[in-house]
Amino acid sequence: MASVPGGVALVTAAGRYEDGSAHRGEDLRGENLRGQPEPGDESMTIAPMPGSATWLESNTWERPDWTIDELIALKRGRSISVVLPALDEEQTVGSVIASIMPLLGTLVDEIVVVDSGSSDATIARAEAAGARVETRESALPGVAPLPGKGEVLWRSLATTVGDLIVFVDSDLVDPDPMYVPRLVGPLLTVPEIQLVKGYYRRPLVGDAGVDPAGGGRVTELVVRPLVAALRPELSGLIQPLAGEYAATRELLTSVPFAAGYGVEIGLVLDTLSGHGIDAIGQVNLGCRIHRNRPLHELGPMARQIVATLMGRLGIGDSGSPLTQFLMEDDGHSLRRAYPVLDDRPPMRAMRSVMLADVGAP
Ligand SMILES: O=c1ccn([C@@H]2O[C@H](COP(=O)(O)OP(=O)(O)O[C@H]3O[C@H](CO)[C@@H](O)[C@H](O)[C@H]3O)[C@@H](O)[C@H]2O)c(=O)[nH]1
Ligand SMILES: O=C(O)[C@H](O)COP(=O)(O)O
Repeated sequence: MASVPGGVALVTAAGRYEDGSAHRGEDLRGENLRGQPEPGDESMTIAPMPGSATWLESNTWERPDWTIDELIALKRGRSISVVLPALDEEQTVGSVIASIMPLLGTLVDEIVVVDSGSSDATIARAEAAGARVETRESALPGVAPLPGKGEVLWRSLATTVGDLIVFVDSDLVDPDPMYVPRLVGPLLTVPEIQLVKGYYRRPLVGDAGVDPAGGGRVTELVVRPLVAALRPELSGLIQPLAGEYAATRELLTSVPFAAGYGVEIGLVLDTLSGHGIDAIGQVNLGCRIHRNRPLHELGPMARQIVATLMGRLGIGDSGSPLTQFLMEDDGHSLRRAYPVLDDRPPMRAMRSVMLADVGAP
């Protein structure tokens, strides 16, 4: 058994924990994973899993303690862009920018909001908070925009200059100013690492109150079980869908970008297949609160993620929609959510794609 920094108690046999007792769901999100593990705590040990126990030990930063000054010194000529994708986030985008703005000109070289077609005051609030704002059109002129989050992250590569790029969702509530510094720490210190995912405790805020660790419903109920089944070497990745992550431009411009909400799982799987698990790191960001969507909005998100995941693993997806039965007072209405199976090409290849489109030799 190996001691791990995250204090993760993991299941090793179907329906059973390592000690032979039956599953009890709450144990999988035990306090010591989310809080500060006590040295010597029995639950700080896991049975080795194929290819991942060592990774979990070496590539997880449970207590990142770099100072901003240390990280600035570690940049050594590299520049850092922070990108916030935003669709109708007028309530929160300003405070997310404000949490990062003090780093501008030192650790961070640019903060760019890429708007995804907002119809509210997102753009005005983002500009007022001091960020540069790009629309999908201005970020990459001449290429007709598609809807969805993957599209704006992909376009952000065309309008930013950083050697390292940090993505941060713009629906965060009261984000910790250390998110960005912690995310770049592994990239600045370990040459092999190309992608760093944040992880955190995720409260779920609903009408019934706050469930302190009830968030991440798609992550816990769809993605991590599928990863366990199909790519077990990634089972130690705590938040594969995290919207807060950092990567090298080199990596991001070399891979295709999946549509919509498929973008995160696509990037994780492409990094694994192209560079191996040692190119991925994860860092503890503490706690993360965001706008929790209702279940009927998460179904289409999950459908897209399943399509992208299956595509990346070479498993044919029917392309069929998720049929949702939306309950109403006197019955239900029907809604179909289609996944998008096509990716955007690696940004590195775009120049030749655009030249071919205009018939250039
Ligand atoms: O068409 C869209 C949809 C969303 N967003 C922005 O993307 C971010 C995340 O979107 P959200 O709908 O809040 O996703 P979550 O419910 O938070 O979903 C989780 O899982 C998704 C799928 O992996 C990730 O994209 C998210 O970052 C992650 O937090 C927010 O800033 C949105 O404004 C866009 O820019 N365009
Ligand atoms: O990351 C996820 O699993 C989805 O965004 C849902 O998150 P939530 O349950 O915290 O709203």
